[in-house]
Amino acid sequence: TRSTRPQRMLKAVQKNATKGNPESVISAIDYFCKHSEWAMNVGDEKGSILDSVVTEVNPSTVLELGTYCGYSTVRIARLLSPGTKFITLEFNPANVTVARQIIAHAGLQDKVTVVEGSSGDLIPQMKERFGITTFDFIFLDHWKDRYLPDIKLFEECGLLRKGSVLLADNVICPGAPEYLEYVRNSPRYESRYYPAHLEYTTLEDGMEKSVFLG
Ligand SMILES: O=c1[nH]cnc2c(O)cc(-c3ccc(F)cc3)cc12
Ligand SMILES: [Mg+2]
Repeated sequence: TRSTRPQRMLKAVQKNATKGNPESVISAIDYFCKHSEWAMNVGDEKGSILDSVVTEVNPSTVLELGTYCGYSTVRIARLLSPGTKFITLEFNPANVTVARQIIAHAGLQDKVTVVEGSSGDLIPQMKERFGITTFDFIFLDHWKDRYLPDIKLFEECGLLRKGSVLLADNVICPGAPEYLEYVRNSPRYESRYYPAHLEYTTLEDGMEKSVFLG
């Protein structure tokens, strides 16, 4: 039967990237998406914004919503200090299988835990299952309609502390208008928009960085 796009992406990584070299895995995926098949990785332009925010925050605890094939997982994990607790959630089991192999090809399998399930089910389990108190950095890159309910879930579950940073992909394309309205109008967040483009295209997109004020 026909392979899937994530499976073809994995093959491209295994063929073109050097094992244990995260930069080569990132480059191989970007090359595949630019020259073979578009895929919804955060990409190199928005990926650089992600890199700069992760570096600035230098988090001890990280949560990613939406692993997909592990591209942003590799981008984040390669920047983390030893001992950082990094969890990534993915709803689609086939994506989990591909992501784990791409993360392993980068040699970063010991830096991150890939958990299969829905964010709505798993976020309330973070404290008990993973010994998390609060998250220093959260990357929202799953499904636009879950951004708002999930940020409210973080608040309700006491998973944010003064200074926690949330970075959301795709706030323009596909768009998360209700999330933007919430974080930009809530007195509990300081929000800033980073203009960019939809990965591997010239279409407008951007990322919203929101700091929880407690
Ligand atoms: O569903 C998405 N989850 C996470 N990130 C995404 C992402 O970066 C882009 C898109 C996307 C954007 C335009 C389009 F025509 C088709 C899909 C979807 C997701
Ligand atoms: Mg995205």
